[in-house]
This record gives sequence, structure tokens and C-alpha cells, in this order.
Amino acid sequence: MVDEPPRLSDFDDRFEDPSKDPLFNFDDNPSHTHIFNRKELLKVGHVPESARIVGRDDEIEAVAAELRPIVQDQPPNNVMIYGKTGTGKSLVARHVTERAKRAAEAQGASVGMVYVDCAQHNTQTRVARSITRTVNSPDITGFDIPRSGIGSGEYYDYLWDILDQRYNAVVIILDEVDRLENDDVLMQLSRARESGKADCHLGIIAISNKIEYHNELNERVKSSLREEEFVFQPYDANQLREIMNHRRDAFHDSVITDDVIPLTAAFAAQEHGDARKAIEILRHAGELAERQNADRIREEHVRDAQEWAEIDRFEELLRGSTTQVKFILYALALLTENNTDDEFSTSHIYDHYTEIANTLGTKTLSEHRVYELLKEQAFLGVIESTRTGGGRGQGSYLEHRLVQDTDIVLKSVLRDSQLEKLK
Ligand SMILES: Nc1ncnc2c1ncn2[C@@H]1O[C@H](COP(=O)(O)OP(=O)(O)OP(=O)(O)O)[C@@H](O)[C@H]1O
Repeated sequence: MVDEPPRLSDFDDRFEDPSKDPLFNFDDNPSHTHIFNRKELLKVGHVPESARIVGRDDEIEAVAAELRPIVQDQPPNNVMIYGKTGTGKSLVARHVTERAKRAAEAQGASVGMVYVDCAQHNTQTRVARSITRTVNSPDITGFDIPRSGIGSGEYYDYLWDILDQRYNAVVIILDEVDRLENDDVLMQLSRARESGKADCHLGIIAISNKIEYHNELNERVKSSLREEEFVFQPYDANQLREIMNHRRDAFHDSVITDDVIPLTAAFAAQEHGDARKAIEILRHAGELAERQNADRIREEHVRDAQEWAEIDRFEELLRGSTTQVKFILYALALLTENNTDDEFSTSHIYDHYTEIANTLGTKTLSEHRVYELLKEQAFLGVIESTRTGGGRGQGSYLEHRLVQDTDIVLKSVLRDSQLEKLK
């Protein structure tokens, strides 16, 4: 039996020894608990060593071939990696760049590596700032680059100077590149050398979930980028199992019961083989076991962790939606739960929606506005709307159905404090 941790009520606010204050107790290493041995292995940003990377040899080889010229002090080719979420795109990009950097440095070259998450840095100024500040070393360059108050043009001026002073080559990974406001960053970086701005070899690895991204690029960017494209396929359940088996040492011996990894792999393979989801479910199952003071992770922890992952993902999809949209989805979820049918007309949903809004005492939108919001949700992939022919003499109309499991939708929208009263 593991001892219960002290409760806050066991202490009063006259601590004799402030280092024992349970609110700020750093005695425990969060990475090493009775369940986890090396929890950091299950962090999504963690780049595992080669031996832990499963089933991506061909992709690693192909991307490496594009960066190989760096080792001979030649310009690398630009690369575009497409693939669904959790297919190892960021992992392979980081892994190969790191190895190319080490190999080139062994030949005496100076190579930089920059990783930019374009979902977070989605404007030209933010990307330029992030790259410039990463490659700068104030002790060497003497530049103190401001965080704000200057525009992208000035950041680029610093960047070209730093590249020429410090590096033979720099590889820039632009993750979720399709989230950038426009193609200006790609334009600047891909033309830096030919336009005489920087002498250093620049390689771009752009990553996207949207296969059609290339077609959306401006023709001038396409012609200067001239990238090699790779598409990463989802993993199958065997590969997902192997990926998790290679990180078993994140846990103490015998913490994982036999069915945990196969079940997690089955959940993560449901939509498409998503390694991110597999690792997140595994980590969360461990956290649940830990919170319950269980000595092992069991099937029920995995099931709860899977549900948590689904609710989280659905919430992510709804991020930025108003509470009114959640009322509408709640109305549709209740209709789905209480009927054998799963498709409903706008007016049917509207009736339920107004009941909910009245119960909560909030303002009610017009039926036309609800119709527009439903169409918006269909565009975002939250629901599916299909046009139905209507009978003789009747016009056609839209019917809507939830894409996601009803239970997940209900639990997710009820996390919004304004809907809590409905529980
Ligand atoms: N082949 C693999 N072997 C071992 N671990 C992997 C493999 N592929 C992915 N992973 C792990 O799965 C998680 C997600 O991978 P990664 O971030 O590279 O996916 P991605 O394709 O870039 O997804 P997204 O588009 O969602 O960013 C990471 O923790 C990564 O280490």
C-alpha cells in the first residue's frame, strides 16, 4: 500500500518549516514516481534516440539525402513533409537535422538548427524574430536583438548578418507551415542566397497536415523553393505497439499490465494510426493510475485516458467557438441520444436549442443565425450536413448529424462553465 499524501487540511498556515508546505513541495521529482520511471520519454516534444524510432527508416534516409550536401559544404535541398497528425513528421525532421548538424560539425563546419512552430508564430515578424533570436549568440555577434519594437525587415537584416558571421549552413524547420498568414517567410528564406542577402547555405524543412498546401503557394515561392516532397503514411497497429514498447522504460518494471499497450494501440489506430495519440493515452493512463494510487496501469485507466484524449481533441476543435455554438451542439447531441435517428433538420435542432437557452436564461439567436452556425460547424468538420430532397412540393433542406461520439460531445461542451447548470 502506498501512503496517502498529506492533505492541505493537515497543515495550518503557521508552518514551522516552509519547505514542507505541500502547495510548494519540490521534494518529489515529477519524472520519477511510483508509476513513472522516466516520464520525459512520453512528452510529445521529446526527440527519442534512433533506437526508439520505429518504421521510419526509408523516410529518414530520404530526408537525409536532401540535407547531405551540407556535410560537403554545399547547399541542401528544401523539403516538404506531408502527413496526418502523429505520423512522425516533426520527429523525423528534427532527428535528421540533428544528425546532419553533427556530421557536418565533425567536418569542421558550423551548422545551426531552428525549429519554429508556425501555429504559435503565425506572422512574418514572429517567425523572423524567432529564427533570428535562436541563431544569435550575443557574446559572438555583439547583437542584442529586441523582442519588440522592430519589424520583420529589421529582423531579417540581423539574420543575414548573423548567418554570414557564424554559420556555414542553417536548417530551419517550419512546423505547421500552413498556419502562416502568408508565404512571405518562405519567399524571403528561399531567395536569401540567390538575392545575395546571405552567403550561408539555408535549408528549409516545411511540415504540413494539408496535402494541398503546395498548390496554394504563390508561383514565385514555388519556383524558388523547389522543394522535394514526402508523404508520411499513418502507422498500423503493430507499429504503434512497437513505438510504445520502445518507451516502456518510461514506467517502472511491471507497472504496465499485458493488455495496456495492445489496447492503447487499438484506440490510437481507430481513425488513422496516430503515434501522438498513442503516447498521450499511455501517459495519461499512467497519470490516472498514479492519482488513484494504483500500483499498476490497468485496462480501465486506458479506457478513461482514451475518453479524456477524445474530449480534449474535441475541445481543441471547438476552441474559439462561442458558448451559443455549444448550446446548439448540446441540442443536437441530446436529440441524437434520445432518438434512433441521428440526422436532424435545422428547425428541429432550433426548437431544442431555444429550450436550452431559455433554461439557462440567455439570449436566443434567430433560426437563420443558428442555420449559419451549423453550416460553419460543418465546414470545421464538427458536424456533417447533407441536403435532403424534401417531398413533392416541398423544397430541399439541410439535415445535420454529429461526426463525433455523442457522449464525447456532451462531456466536452459541459466543461464550459456556462453550461454546467445543465448537468
Ligand atoms: N516512428 C516513430 N517512432 C517512435 N516514436 C514516434 C514515431 N513517430 C511518432 N512518434 C512519436 O509520436 C509523437 C508525435 O510525433 P510527431 O510530433 O513527430 O508527429 P507529427 O506527424 O509531426 O504530428 P503533428 O502533425 O500532430 O505535429 C511524438 O511523441 C513522437 O516522438
